[in-house]
Amino acid sequence: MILEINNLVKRYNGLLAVDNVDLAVTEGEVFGLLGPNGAGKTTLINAIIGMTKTDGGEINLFGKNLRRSEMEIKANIGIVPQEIALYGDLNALQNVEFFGKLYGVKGDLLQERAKEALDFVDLWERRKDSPNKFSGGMKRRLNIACSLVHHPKLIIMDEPTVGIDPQSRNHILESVKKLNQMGSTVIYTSHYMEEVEVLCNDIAIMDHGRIIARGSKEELEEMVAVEEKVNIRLSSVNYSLVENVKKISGVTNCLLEHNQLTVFSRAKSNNISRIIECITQTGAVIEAINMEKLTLEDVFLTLTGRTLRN
Ligand SMILES: Nc1ncnc2c1ncn2[C@@H]1O[C@H](COP(=O)(O)OP(=O)(O)OP(=O)(O)O)[C@@H](O)[C@H]1O
Repeated sequence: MILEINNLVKRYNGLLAVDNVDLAVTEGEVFGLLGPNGAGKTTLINAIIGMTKTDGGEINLFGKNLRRSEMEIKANIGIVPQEIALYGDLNALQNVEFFGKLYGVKGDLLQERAKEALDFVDLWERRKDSPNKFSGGMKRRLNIACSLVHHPKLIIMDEPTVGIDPQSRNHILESVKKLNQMGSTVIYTSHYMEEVEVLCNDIAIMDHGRIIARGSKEELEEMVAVEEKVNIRLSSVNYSLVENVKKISGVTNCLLEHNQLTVFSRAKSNNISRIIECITQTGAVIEAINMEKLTLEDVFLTLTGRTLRN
């Protein structure tokens, strides 16, 4: 495990921002921490990087206790904070070099790493410009370059795509994939479920300071998937059809309204070919089939009773 958290608690006055969180992240993963505004994601991240004093529990990174080995641990983490942290009076290259020096990278190695990091985020050509001249997305990319210059084992990104243009957003998502392919473990927080869906093999859903669900996208969907729904538009309708479809294994209900047939089945019934066969046997022609797939939004809605963006 690259990260292990036990019974972590963080209070702000009376508010439990992190409520007895247990969490373990495996090396080599892109781990997604998904939750709405105020769920406690940033507080948890700040605790992991030693930026906030906690009220209970234990954090181990790279097999070492954060309190006892803080400096050594921090040297192996790259952090892309939610608030952009750059110096406007330094140019892009100098910013990356500044962060490199903070982590003890020096001399020729620093120059080599700074170029590599700026190339990685496609900003080498703009190295002499001040970040004050950059768009929000470019600033964010420069922040990512600053977090990579010391080749950290673990990269933590706290909502890195909030408020930026779609092109920079895609660039950042691609960068996360590339970093992972190159061997880095990434912890990625977001309240955009589409991002977590495409990036992460391992996802935790956080709400009101607690981890309320954990697993792969498929596992999370399975937690709430009791039914699948298929909508089938037909050219003509034979009323015996509904009764025949209801007899198919896995089918829990079948409704016909005008020429629209809606079939509900237990999850993973794999009976779609049987349903199609049954329809075509009655002589009806299928004009369109629409299988409604569950999304992480459905999972979140089922578990918390509200949508992610509320
Ligand atoms: N410095 C602070 N003082 C008091 N309360 C705080 C402080 N920082 C966060 N909180 C509260 O703790 C809770 C968790 O906030 P946190 O910023 O960790 O959530 P989040 O999931 O990161 O939200 P967002 O997606 O908006 O960044 C919220 O209720 C927030 O108001």
